[in-house]
Amino acid sequence: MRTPLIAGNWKMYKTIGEATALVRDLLAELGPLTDREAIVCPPFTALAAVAPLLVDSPLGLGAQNLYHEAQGAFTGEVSPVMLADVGCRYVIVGHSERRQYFGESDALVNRKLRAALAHGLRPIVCVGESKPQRDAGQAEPIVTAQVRAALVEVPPDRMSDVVIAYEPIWAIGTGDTATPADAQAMHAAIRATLAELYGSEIATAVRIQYGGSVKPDNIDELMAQPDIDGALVGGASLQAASFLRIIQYR
Ligand SMILES: O=C(CO)COP(=O)(O)O
Repeated sequence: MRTPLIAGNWKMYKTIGEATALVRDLLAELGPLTDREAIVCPPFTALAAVAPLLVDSPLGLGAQNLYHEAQGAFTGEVSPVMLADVGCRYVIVGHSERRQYFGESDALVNRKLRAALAHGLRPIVCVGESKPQRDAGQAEPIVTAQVRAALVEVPPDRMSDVVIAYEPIWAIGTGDTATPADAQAMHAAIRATLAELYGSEIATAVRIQYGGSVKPDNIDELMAQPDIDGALVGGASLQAASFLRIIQYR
């Protein structure tokens, strides 16, 4: 069975002091997690401060981005070796904000995903369509093509470390969540694509998160869908109360 993964993507929010305060507030309320996993993805500058607080805690640590080389003259970039060194287990790859504002192509997303795997990190690879693409009836072919492109040359035996996050761009930060039925339909299409690529056994085991205006008041019905295996949460992960309620979905 798939263990659902709830991840907080803090984006470019939280100083070191704010990040450690939020983690302390989360840990103060969070009991042991048995049937689900939860992680926070602070900005790079807060990772080293947050990491020691999470040791032996129910919360895991992820980063929001990486560069695909282990080291080198790449001013301003952060490598998978450095992320593993600071204590990250997960890393978000190919978020739509990176594709949109920083020009990340499918090919670059694929290189980053493979670099994460090569250094023992679990990539959370984001896919999703824009509003015009959905309105044109192109959502499914676009999203499944992103999945295929992200997984080029990823061997079957590495797929247990890969998480896919379906984040429709029009739902991010807008309060406009996909309906549970629409999200489920896309998750099923993604899983069917995984089955074509890797067979049904592997496809059944891969976790597919939903992201885009996930809130305390919609998490329960999203998580009730058979192919939704967690959430990638932006705004609602920035306050302890709302993120705790999302982690504690029923
Ligand atoms: O982009 C997201 C998570 O990666 C979603 O952001 P919001 O939850 O703020 O819509």
